[in-house]
Amino acid sequence: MIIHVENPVVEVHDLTVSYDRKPVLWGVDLTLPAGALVGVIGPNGAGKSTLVKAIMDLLPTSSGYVRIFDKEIKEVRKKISYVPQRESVDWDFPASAFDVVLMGRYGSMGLFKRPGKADKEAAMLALEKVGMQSFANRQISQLSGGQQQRVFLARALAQNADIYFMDEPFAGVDIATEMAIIELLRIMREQGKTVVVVHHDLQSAVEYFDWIVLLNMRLVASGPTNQVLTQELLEKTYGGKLTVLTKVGDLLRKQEIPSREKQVK
Ligand SMILES: Nc1ncnc2c1ncn2[C@@H]1O[C@H](COP(=O)(O)OP(=O)(O)OP(=O)(O)O)[C@@H](O)[C@H]1O
Repeated sequence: MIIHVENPVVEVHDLTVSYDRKPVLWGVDLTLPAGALVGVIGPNGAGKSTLVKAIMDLLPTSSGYVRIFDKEIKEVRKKISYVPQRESVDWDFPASAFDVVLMGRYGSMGLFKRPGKADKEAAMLALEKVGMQSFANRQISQLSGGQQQRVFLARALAQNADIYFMDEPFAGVDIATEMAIIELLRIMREQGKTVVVVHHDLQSAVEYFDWIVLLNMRLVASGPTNQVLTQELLEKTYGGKLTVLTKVGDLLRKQEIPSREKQVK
């Protein structure tokens, strides 16, 4: 079940990505609506991170193309923010939390410019939004995993993009941090931003996302959450690991998920 939207913010056409000539994503074709929280869901090795990196043009593709705001990514890079997996970053790099967040401003500063007062204020405000202002001068190597994740999020906020791609932002954070992050993502949605999140947990996906992309090397489904998270489509994606699927089915049946379709423009 693949639902396409009119005036999508992200369009992926027949995208195939290979590592060492071995395809890990096959012929993915999808469109994403503006102003939605989108979850990219699938089992380990399904190609979720690969999809996000390929959309960001961080990987060579074997075929297909991507358009964002109906443009090539290099034309709209400033409008896009990418938060990679926390583990993929060298946290020993000598920088303070504030420095890292300030780096989020570089795209809007222009070449050879030094950060000005407005950039520094934006960086501090972003740290405040994630509750990390008191850690501004702390070296990033001396932060906990959850605090590092918050700093990363602050850097993305400081960038003030229109579309955010986040690879597993909830990995290794406690429930309070997860709630704080999801609250921020909802505020971003209210501001009309689109946030695409690679996510593992099916049960919270029901609650968090308006739109779900189900992936397992091929695109299984893309559409509004309550149409995509069906027993049949989940089995197709996960190959029938029934305990988790039944729990999600129960949640859906109990209507614990508010329909957010109407919020999707
Ligand atoms: N740099 C690489 N070189 C070779 N193979 C890779 C590389 N990165 C990923 N792969 C392979 O591509 C496939 C998809 O990986 P990817 O990281 O996109 O999956 P994922 O759905 O994000 O997985 P997870 O949920 O485990 O993070 C996997 O089989 C993985 O082993």
